[in-house]
Amino acid sequence: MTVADADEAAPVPGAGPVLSLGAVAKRFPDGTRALDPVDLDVAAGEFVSVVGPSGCGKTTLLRIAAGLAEPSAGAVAARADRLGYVFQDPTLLPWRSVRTNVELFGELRGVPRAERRKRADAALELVGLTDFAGHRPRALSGGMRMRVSLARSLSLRPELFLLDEPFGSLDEITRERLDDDLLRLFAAERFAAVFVTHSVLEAVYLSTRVVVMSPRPGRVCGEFTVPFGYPRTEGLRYDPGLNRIAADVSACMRESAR
Ligand SMILES: Nc1ncnc2c1ncn2[C@@H]1O[C@H](COP(=O)(O)OP(=O)(O)OP(=O)(O)O)[C@@H](O)[C@H]1O
Repeated sequence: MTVADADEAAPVPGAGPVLSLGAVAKRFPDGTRALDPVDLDVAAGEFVSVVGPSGCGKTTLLRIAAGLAEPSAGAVAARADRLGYVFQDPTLLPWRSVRTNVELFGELRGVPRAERRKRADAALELVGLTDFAGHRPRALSGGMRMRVSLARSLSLRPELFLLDEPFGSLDEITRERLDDDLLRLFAAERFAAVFVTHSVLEAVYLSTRVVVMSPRPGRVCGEFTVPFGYPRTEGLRYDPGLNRIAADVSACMRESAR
């Protein structure tokens, strides 16, 4: 089952990028220069990861892409009516059930109740939490809460999915499991994705392209195409070709930090 209905307007391949950042820069009112001009285009069906040292402006870039923050200079164009944003923390409402947490965004957008529930149940099925729909968040593990957060954004049927280091606080096994879940969701829904992470291997494993940012003020200092198709499965983590790309990405990050 997918969350998206066939009759919904999907991004048309070849009709230009879903997200286009042109010379986007950010200086905060206190004078902090977070971003030097950054150009980034993301096409339909692309999964782009952004890696870079702490404080280089990755979250700032994502917030600008989502329209949650204004750039000081440059232009942002998002050709996506439906945008999903997953934060570093799951940010669930503790008094609501898993299902009604997933329904929240639809509720805020005025989606009728029956439709909301249908979408929430489809999203919960996709993330493997159907049996927990009636539970409160406190009864779930950290990884399960993050899955609820993913489902909440998926229920909006995002054409553009922005994820800010969603699995950073989880243990390695849980993170790997959620990476595989995310790959499955990407294969099923084919949204355009921008994924911020500190893990180079995670970035390469998930993405069609990895963008490396310099230390603050962040700018793009390297881009790497990952020439592996989807679906991707666990074994690819140990593929020498994939690990060579990861080594090149790490070298680029080290070089830019000198
Ligand atoms: N509202 C703000 N006012 C002033 N400075 C800010 C503000 N928000 C962020 N910054 C600064 O901008 C820089 C970039 O922050 P940002 O959170 O985008 O970095 P990041 O790459 O996502 O970091 P991390 O990887 O640690 O999450 C940092 O130096 C941060 O302190």
